[in-house]
Amino acid sequence: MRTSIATVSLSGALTEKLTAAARAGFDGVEIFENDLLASPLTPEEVRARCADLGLSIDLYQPMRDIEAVPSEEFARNLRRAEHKLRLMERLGADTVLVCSSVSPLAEDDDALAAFQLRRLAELAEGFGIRVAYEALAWGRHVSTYDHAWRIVEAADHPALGTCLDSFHILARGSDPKGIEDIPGEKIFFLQLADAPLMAMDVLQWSRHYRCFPGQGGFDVAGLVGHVMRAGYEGPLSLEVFNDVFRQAEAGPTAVDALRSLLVLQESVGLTEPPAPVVPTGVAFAELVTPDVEPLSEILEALGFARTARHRSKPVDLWQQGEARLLLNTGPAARRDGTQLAAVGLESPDPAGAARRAEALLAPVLPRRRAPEDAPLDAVAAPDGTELFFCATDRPGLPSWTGDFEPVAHRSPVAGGVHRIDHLALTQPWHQFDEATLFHHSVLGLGAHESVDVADPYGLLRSRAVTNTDGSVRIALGVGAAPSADEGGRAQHIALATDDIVTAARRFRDAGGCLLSIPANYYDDLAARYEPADGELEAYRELGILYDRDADGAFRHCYTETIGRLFFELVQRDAGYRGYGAQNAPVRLAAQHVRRPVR
Ligand SMILES: O=C(O)c1ccc(O)c(O)c1
Ligand SMILES: [Mg+2]
Repeated sequence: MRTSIATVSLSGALTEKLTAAARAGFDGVEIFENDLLASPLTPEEVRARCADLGLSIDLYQPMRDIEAVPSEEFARNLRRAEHKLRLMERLGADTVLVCSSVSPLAEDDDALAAFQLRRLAELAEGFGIRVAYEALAWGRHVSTYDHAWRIVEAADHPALGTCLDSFHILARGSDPKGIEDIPGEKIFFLQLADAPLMAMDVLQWSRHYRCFPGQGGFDVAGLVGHVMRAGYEGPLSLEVFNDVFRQAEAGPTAVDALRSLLVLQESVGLTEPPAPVVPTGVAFAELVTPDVEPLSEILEALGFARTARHRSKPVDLWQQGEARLLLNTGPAARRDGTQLAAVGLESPDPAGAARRAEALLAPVLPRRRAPEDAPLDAVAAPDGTELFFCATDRPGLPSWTGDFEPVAHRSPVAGGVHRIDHLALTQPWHQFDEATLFHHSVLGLGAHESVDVADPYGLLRSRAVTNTDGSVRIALGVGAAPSADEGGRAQHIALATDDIVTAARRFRDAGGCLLSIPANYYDDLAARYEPADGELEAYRELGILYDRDADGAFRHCYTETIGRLFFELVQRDAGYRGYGAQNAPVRLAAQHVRRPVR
């Protein structure tokens, strides 16, 4: 189906919005009146710009407070409408949105509303323009889609139809099934938006918290299914009022927006992009660092051994069990400082995973980073993290391990860490919803509930995306921290151990610094749980935190932060599903203090 986006959904001046929509690949736009009024371009110039960009103008909006008013007022409204219809003629837009009145002058009189909307439609018809009547969820007398449709039906004019907006319908809790009773050709327009489920005033909810389909809690796909069955043939158009997107760059927002429509069309069976290929494990995490010493000291203390070196580049493989870390000291490291730059995901079908990613607008990276490297399929996540789809040491497929030459090393220590439990990837503040949708739709990972945790200087939001057996767990986080080297903005790698007390003690004895946790935390822990003899003392000594859910316990502790990176040691009972969010405020506070235990 044709795709469209309301200019209000994107930041910037009108021309920036149009350019972003066109570059992302939208077919058309809804032009919001304020964007036009604020533009130095004449309506003819806007029309020409859209034509040059290959965009149709699918809707002009909104016309407000038109219907069900006393006749003198309606005469004034018609004059106002005529002015707009002339403007639309110059713009070359053939559909105008009229939203249900919020005016104190409006009367609770459907017959009057129908009569006046018919008069408006007659006027619009003379300009070759159609009127699409939309129920605002907070409309004075008309606030539901079925009510708006009854009025349109009663008005009975070919130039008058209805506009459905998923937000207004789903925020009111209306049953969207009734949409199927509306003849498809009378649905003049379909606006789509999702929103997080919140108990708040519906106008505020709509104007500040809408998001793209798949990013909130509404069943937008279910609603679209009803609209399709009604026989609607117009565009799928996004209309998202959102405080974050208003401030974010228009280009990436437009790509995120179009991705949401691609996924939506797939979920209602309108398109069939390459199927998701769910990753089955973490092959490696690649760290870049300008200064290899401090990081290698930490890795050694954690029990890792440097087992191989890249044939042609300054990249070392450090390994312990199934936990593999690449340490890259190349040019990127000197540019960006110490951070997590890439993740290798074990994939049952690396090429298929890349095709899916490309179809959903993920930037595809060159398959070989150097001519002599094994060809690896890779894409960039929204935050720039490179994702490699790997087939580690599997016959018949290129393996990244072939680029490495073994080096002599001591044998790995027993009882250390054995795999990567999870990766915590901090997202740019304006890309959190985008990141969730990306990891869910592109990688086929399941998104868990979002949790808010208190940071001494703000709030951190975190949302895990995982595969079903938990062999891939990524905790996406967002939050402001006062400086880049503190917990809030750093990424971390959580390493799984079967015995955290031994692993932590050995790390510390080998010279590693563990994050110190205040005594108050342990006093509280003693009151909440019944620790075994000596358990609490060991946790207190080593800065180990404890959490439990119905199915098991979680014990974890943290290393110091280097650049934008730190490590977590994790002992997870098989049933425990979380990430110790309960303890995160204590951890974040401790990271701001940064008093390591030697
Ligand atoms: O918030 C509003 O006023 C508004 C305007 C036009 C729309 O299409 C809409 O859904 C909401
Ligand atoms: Mg709307």
